Amino acid sequence: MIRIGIVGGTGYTGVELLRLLAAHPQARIEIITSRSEEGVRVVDMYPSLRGHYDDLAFSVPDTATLGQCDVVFFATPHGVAHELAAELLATGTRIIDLSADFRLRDADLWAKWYGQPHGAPQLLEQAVYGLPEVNRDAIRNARLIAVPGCYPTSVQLGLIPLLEAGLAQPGSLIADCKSGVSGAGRGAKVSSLFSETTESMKAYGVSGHRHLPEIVQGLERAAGQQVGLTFVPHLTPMIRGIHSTLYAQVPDRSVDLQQLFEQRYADEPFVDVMPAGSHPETRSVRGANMCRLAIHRPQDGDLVVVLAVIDNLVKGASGQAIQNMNIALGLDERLGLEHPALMP
Ligand SMILES: NC(=O)C1=CN([C@@H]2O[C@H](COP(=O)(O)OP(=O)(O)OC[C@H]3O[C@@H](n4cnc5c(N)ncnc54)[C@H](OP(=O)(O)O)[C@@H]3O)[C@@H](O)[C@H]2O)C=CC1
Ligand SMILES: CC(=O)N[C@@H](CCC(=O)OP(=O)(O)O)C(=O)O
Repeated sequence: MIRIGIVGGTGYTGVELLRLLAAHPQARIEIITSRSEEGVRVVDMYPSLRGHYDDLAFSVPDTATLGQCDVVFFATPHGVAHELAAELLATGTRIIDLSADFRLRDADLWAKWYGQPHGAPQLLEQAVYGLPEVNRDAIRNARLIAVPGCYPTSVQLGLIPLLEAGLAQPGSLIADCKSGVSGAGRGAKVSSLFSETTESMKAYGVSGHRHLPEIVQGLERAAGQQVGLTFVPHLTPMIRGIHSTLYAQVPDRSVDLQQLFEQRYADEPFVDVMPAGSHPETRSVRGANMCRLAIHRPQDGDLVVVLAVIDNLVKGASGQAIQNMNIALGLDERLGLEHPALMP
């Protein structure tokens, strides 16, 4: 059995890790932390988990006990993994970080977008960006994995085939993305209140969202050159889900884009290229570790529209984190992640 620790177990990605790991045949949760809920039983806070973790209680983070785990997930706000990672890695524990602490290769760029100095720049060299569809070889045997952000997962999976093939004009990409409210986390904020988010929708971060440099970093890697991206996130009145509408100029009309995408993701268990003309819905991935894509050429011109949907808490966070764990430990990548989406 894999001995697992979770730092930040009371948040949405933490409880989603618990839900998914309950179906993982080789996972055993040894430690789950919360500073505010110390001593509280997990099933008393989350009755949905009764029968699965009846003996597990929250404890305060402690590197000595976490260091006895094979794998520690960080489901914490930015900066927490910076503080604890070096000590844990020294004990031989693998770290899978759901926060943005190790996603950007450049510590100065991280400091600029996250508004504080990078707390562990010496670890960036060994950190691996955990998008399996582009980085599977590096994830195998990685000891420090940075799980991609939710928007960056959907945007990269939707645009990478066009950029890798050199088909999209790299300077004029657009990502118009909509997220459910759980993307903002479980912490109490006026902007997340029911009465602030229901029956309404808004863009935010238009002049600069912290996922922009992460997405650009991944797209530039795929394109092998600089890219220009306009990224506009929106908050929508649903709990889970991200819907990304991606626009690219593709002047070469001779290429069968449906076939290009199908071939690019033919061996990917968690990317579904839907039939031509499809309109994937966020509910088709709700609760599932899946990204569904559809490719459209709406007019006679150069424009291509790619639609990408994920569940922000699963393929956009905790499911992708478990997918990374499976790959890093040499397990079947699909373990614990094969259940279909919830319907309706
Ligand atoms: N929500 C989403 O859809 C996604 C989230 N992420 C990222 O995953 C991470 C977790 O997100 P989410 O679950 O939404 O966050 P939440 O705000 O819902 O939960 C945060 C958790 O971290 C703990 N925590 C907070 N501060 C500290 C600290 N200083 N030291 C130790 N533990 C701490 C909290 O418990 P306590 O304070 O009791 O210790 C809580 O359990 C974030 O970095 C987020 O950006 C990534 C992709 C998608
Ligand atoms: C709806 C909403 O608020 N979404 C969050 C992004 C989700 C997230 O937590 O991503 P990171 O791990 O990169 O922080 C936001 O825009 O800040």
